[in-house]
Amino acid sequence: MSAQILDGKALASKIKGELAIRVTELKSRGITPGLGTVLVGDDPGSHSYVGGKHRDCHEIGINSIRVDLPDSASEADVMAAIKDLNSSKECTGYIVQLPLPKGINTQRVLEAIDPSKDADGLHPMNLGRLVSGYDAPLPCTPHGIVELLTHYGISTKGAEVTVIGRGLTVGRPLGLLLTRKQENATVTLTHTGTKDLTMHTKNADIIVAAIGQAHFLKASMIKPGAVVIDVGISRTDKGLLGDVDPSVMDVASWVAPMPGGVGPMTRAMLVKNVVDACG
Ligand SMILES: Nc1nc2c(c(=O)[nH]1)N[C@@H](CN(C=O)c1ccc(C(=O)N[C@@H](CCC(=O)O)C(=O)O)cc1)CN2
Repeated sequence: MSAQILDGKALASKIKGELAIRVTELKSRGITPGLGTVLVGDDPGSHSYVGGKHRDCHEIGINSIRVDLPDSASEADVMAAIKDLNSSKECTGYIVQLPLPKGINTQRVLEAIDPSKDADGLHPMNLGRLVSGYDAPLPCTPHGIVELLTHYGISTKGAEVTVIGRGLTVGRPLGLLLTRKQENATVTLTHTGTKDLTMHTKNADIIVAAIGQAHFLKASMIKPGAVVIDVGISRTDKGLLGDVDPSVMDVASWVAPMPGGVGPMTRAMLVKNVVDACG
C-alpha cells in the first residue's frame, strides 16, 4: 500500500486565502503589512524561493520590497541594506535569504536585523524567546511542518521524532518547537556525528529529512507506518530531488513530498509571520 500524501500545497493555499481576508481588515484600519527580502548572489534556488515569496505577498495583498545584491557584495553592503530595512516604514518585516555567499558572516548579519522585524524568527533574540517559551515569530519551515502534521490529525504528543540535519533554518529550531509543552514530542536531532543513524530512524514515529542529499532516506531505514517529512532539495541533472527515496512510499503511512509538501508551507508561514506582526 502506498503512503498518503501530506499536501502542503493545498494547505498553504488555504492559509493564504485566510491571510488575505485578515489583510483586507488590517488595511481598513490603515495598516498595510510589507515584507522585505535581501538576496545576495545568483544561486538559482534562492532566486526562485525569493520570487515565490514576492508572488505570495502580491496574492494576499501585502507590499513587498525586494533588495537584490550581486555575488560580489561585501558584508558592509548587506549591512547597509539591513540598516535601510530596519528604518523603512513600508517594510514591517523582512528576511535575509540563506545561505549567504562565502565571506559574509551569517551570524553577524542575522544579529543586525531589528528583532521586531525578523519575519524568519532566526534572530538570536527570537530563537532565545522560543527556547524560553515566550511568544516569538516562529522559524518558517519548522512551523510549516507542525501546521501540516496538525492539519492532518497527526499528533506529535509522546511521538518519537528523528530529525536528520541540524541546520539553522530547519533541524535546530524544529527540535525546539517539537519539544514545547503543546507539541510534547521526544526529539532526536541527528547529524554527521551520529554513529548509528538507522537505529534512530527505525525507532521514529515521525522522521524529518533535512540534509539536501538526494534520495538519502531509504525504505529499509524506517519502521512500517512511520510518517516521513521530506525537506531537503537537491538540484540534479535529473531535476529537483528530495532527501526521501521513492521506496519509502511503500512503507510509510504518510509522506510530505518534495515538491508540494513543506516548501509551500514554508512560504505560507513567512507571510503569516508578517501579517501576525501587524496585529
Ligand atoms: N532566510 C531563509 N532562508 C532560507 C529558508 C528560510 O526559511 N529562510 N529556507 C530555505 C529556502 N526556502 C525559503 O526560503 C524555501 C525552500 C523551498 C521552497 C519550495 O517551495 N519548494 C518547492 C520545490 C522547489 C521549487 O519548486 O523550486 C516545494 O517543496 O514544493 C520554498 C522556500 C533555505 N533558505
